[in-house]
Amino acid sequence: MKYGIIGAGAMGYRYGVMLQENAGVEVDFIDTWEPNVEKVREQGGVSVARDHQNRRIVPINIYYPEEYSGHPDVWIIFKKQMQLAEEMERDQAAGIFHEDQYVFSAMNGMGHFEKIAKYFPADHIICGTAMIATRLDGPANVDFMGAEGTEEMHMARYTNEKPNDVMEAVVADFKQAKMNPIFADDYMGMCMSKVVFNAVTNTLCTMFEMQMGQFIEYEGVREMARQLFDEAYDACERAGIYLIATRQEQVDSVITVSQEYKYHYPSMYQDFSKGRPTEVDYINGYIAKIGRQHDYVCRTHEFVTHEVHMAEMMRKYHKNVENVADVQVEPAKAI
Ligand SMILES: NC(=O)C1=CN([C@@H]2O[C@H](COP(=O)(O)OP(=O)(O)OC[C@H]3O[C@@H](n4cnc5c(N)ncnc54)[C@H](OP(=O)(O)O)[C@@H]3O)[C@@H](O)[C@H]2O)C=CC1
Ligand SMILES: CC(C)(CO)C(=O)C(=O)O
Repeated sequence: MKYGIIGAGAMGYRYGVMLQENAGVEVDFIDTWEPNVEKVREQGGVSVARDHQNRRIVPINIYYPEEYSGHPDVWIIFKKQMQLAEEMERDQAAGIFHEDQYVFSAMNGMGHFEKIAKYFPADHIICGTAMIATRLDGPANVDFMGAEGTEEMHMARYTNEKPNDVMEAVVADFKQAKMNPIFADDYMGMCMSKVVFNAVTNTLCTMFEMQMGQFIEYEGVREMARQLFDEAYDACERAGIYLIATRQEQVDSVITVSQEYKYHYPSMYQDFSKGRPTEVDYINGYIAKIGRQHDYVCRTHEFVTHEVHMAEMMRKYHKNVENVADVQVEPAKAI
């Protein structure tokens, strides 16, 4: 199978490079972030390290959508939730989508499959989740976190049908690429299992500017996680969504995954620290929305969503400041 990666960022590079190198399949990358595309062209590829070691240049094919005339069998989409609608519109206008193509995405949060479904038939959409940590430290500069073999991901069809030949072929390529795919039969339960995980790790690590290893140093972490999971599970159950892991397994995996990726700042922090908006509305905010729709108020998730937005707002006061306590500023306006 030939793959086209839409979004040559942290995860796009992770999937594309591992498919290209380990599965030996053809991969093209599409990106709209100019410094990234230009840097790949200037240095002859993307600079890749694993856990800060063995940094090397991996030659890749990269294109702006308007330049692209290739025809991959499967698109792999990894954009931030906030960027997706605009990206799909630009790709469609550039004429790069074709009727026979399939599409896979393992973005965090929820809302992306509905956007993708505007351009692809439901039975050509493969949903995924990725418990795989990757840092984009700058244009064309990526760091695969975790030892080789620790990658873990899930896949299900958007229609919840059994895998067909195309999906079997994608699963085989992902296995060969060492992404360790596991098949699930209900996409919503599978995706929400990852959303509720990110609603704990990404959100708390971001607010407190922590690596995952620092996060689990706090003795109350299991209790905090349990409170957020309980609320999320209660909301999902009222909505008829059944997750693929139990509440206790989720609490345990917060600890084990954070041990594995102890130096990783979750992807939400990578946006936060660079002054960009975060995906919190698609993670904790999405859980809270499901709750409200089913007459259940997720008080902690609603509060935490506000807290992340408040932390985003506060970044303007902290910019280039060594000691936050020294800052003297007038609030923008009294409320
Ligand atoms: N990273 C991870 O470990 C994981 C991420 N995910 C999910 O995958 C999806 C894609 O995420 P991910 O691959 O992390 O995101 P990306 O690495 O693609 O996000 C980077 C985007 O941010 C913008 N950007 C601007 N300046 C910089 C800079 N200096 N450094 C880095 N980025 C910059 C660029 O877009 P622009 O110029 O348009 O602003 C770029 O395309 C998300 O839904 C995420 O939650 C899922 C599992 C793990
Ligand atoms: C790696 C992981 C699982 C950490 O929560 C993630 O999804 C992210 O960084 O966004």
